[in-house]
Amino acid sequence: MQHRVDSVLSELARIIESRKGGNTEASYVARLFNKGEDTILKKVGEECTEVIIAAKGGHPYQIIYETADLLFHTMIMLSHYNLSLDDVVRELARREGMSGLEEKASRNEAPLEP
Ligand SMILES: N=c1c2ncn([C@@H]3O[C@H](COP(=O)(O)OP(=O)(O)OP(=O)(O)O)[C@@H](O)[C@H]3O)c2ncn1[C@@H]1O[C@H](COP(=O)(O)O)[C@@H](O)[C@H]1O
Repeated sequence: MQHRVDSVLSELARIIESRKGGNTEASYVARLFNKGEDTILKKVGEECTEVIIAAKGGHPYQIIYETADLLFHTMIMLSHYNLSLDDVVRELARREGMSGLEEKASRNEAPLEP
C-alpha cells in the first residue's frame, strides 16, 4: 500500500513537472501553469471548499473524489513555487513524535524557515 502511494504520487509529480511550458491545448496541467499563480490558487481554494461540502454530505466516495482533486491541485500549486510533496513530507517527518501542542508553542519561537 505504502509503495503504491509513493509510486502514484511520484509519477503524478513527474507528469506535473513535465507539463510546465507544455501544450495548453492538450493538457489541463499545462493550461493551469500557463494561466498562472492566481488561477492555481483559486483552484486550490475551490477544491478545499468542495472537500468540506463532500465531507458534510457524508458520502465516502465523494470525500475521496474531492480530496483527490484537492491533492492534485495542491501538487500543482507546490510545483508552481518549485516545491514538492517531498518538501511537505520532510516537514511532517521533522514534526514526528512532537506533540501538536508543543509544536504549536514552538511556532511562536522559531521563524518559518527550514
Ligand atoms: N489527477 C488528475 C486530475 N484530477 C482532476 N483533474 C482535472 O481537474 C479539473 C477539476 O476541476 P473541477 O472539478 O473544478 O471541474 P471544472 O469545473 O471542470 O474545472 P474548471 O473548468 O473550473 O477548471 C477537471 O478538469 C479534472 O479533469 C485532473 N487532471 C489531470 N490529472 C492527472 O494529471 C495528468 C496530466 O493531465 P493533463 O495535463 O491534462 O494531461 C493526468 O494524466 C492525470 O494523471
